[in-house]
Amino acid sequence: MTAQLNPRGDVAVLVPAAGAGVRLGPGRPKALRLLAGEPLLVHAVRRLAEARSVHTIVVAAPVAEVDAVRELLAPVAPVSVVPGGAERQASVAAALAAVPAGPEIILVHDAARALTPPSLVEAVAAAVRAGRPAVIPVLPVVDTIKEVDAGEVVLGTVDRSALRAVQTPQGFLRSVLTSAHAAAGDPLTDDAGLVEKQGVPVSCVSGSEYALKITRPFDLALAEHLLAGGG
Ligand SMILES: Nc1ccn([C@@H]2O[C@H](COP(=O)(O)OP(=O)(O)OP(=O)(O)O)[C@@H](O)[C@H]2O)c(=O)n1
Ligand SMILES: C[C@](O)(CO)[C@H](O)COP(=O)(O)O
Repeated sequence: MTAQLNPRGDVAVLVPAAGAGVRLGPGRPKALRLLAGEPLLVHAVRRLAEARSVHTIVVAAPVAEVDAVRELLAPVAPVSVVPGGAERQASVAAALAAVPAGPEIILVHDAARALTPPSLVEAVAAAVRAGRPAVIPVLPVVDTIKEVDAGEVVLGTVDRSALRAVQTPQGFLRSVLTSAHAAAGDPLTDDAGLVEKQGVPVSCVSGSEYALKITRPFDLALAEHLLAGGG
C-alpha cells in the first residue's frame, strides 16, 4: 500500500540516491542493491514517508534508472524522481530544483542511510522549526583518531572530544539551503559544509546508530542483522 505524505506537512526531503556504491563492490547502483530482499532506497523512502512532517520527497536517481526508480517507488510513497549528477552535491542540487512551493524546511537524506528511523527525521525538522537555520545529526567519535602522513606514519593524536561523526538527514531553512547551493563551488561531502561556508551557524542534535551509512559490505551485513533481529 502506498503511504500518503502529509499535505499539511512543512518538510521536503531530498534523497540523493545516484551514487555507484564503488566501496560496496561491483553491482547495481547502491540505492538499488537489496537489503532483506528490498532495495536500500525502498527502505529509506518508506521510513521517510512515515514521518508526519513530510510533505514532499524528491529522489535523485542514477540517470539510467530514473524510470525504474519511479516504478519501484510508486507502491511505496508518492515521490518525484529526477536524474542525479556526477557528485552527491550535484544530485542534491537537482533534487532541490524540483521542490514545489510550500515546504519551508528542507531535509537532505542519503538513500544509503536506509534504516534511519522516522523519529530522527522529526527531531531534525523540529530543531529547524524551533529556529535553527541548519541542523545535523551527529554521534560522538568512539575510536582514538590519529593524523598520519602519506606513508601511514603517525604524525599525532587528535583530541576527539570536540569531534563528531555526521549523519543525515541534515535539515535547513529552505532559503539557507538554496543560497548555499547557489554559491557552491567545488563539491563538498555534505550540505552543512556548504552552509558553513556562508557563515550560517550549524547546530547538532543526537544522531542514531540506525542511521549508519551503508558504505562497505560489512555495513550491509550489519543492516541485514539489525533488520533480522528487530533493528
Ligand atoms: N553522484 C552521486 C553520488 C552519491 N550520491 C548519493 O549520496 C549518498 C551518500 O553517498 P555514498 O554513500 O558515499 O554513496 P556512493 O557515492 O554511491 O558510494 P561510493 O563512493 O562507494 O561509490 C548516497 O545515497 C548516494 O546514492 C548521489 O546521489 N549522487
Ligand atoms: C553526507 C554524509 O552522509 C555525511 O556523513 C556523507 O558525507 C556522504 O558520504 P560521502 O562518502 O562523503 O559521499
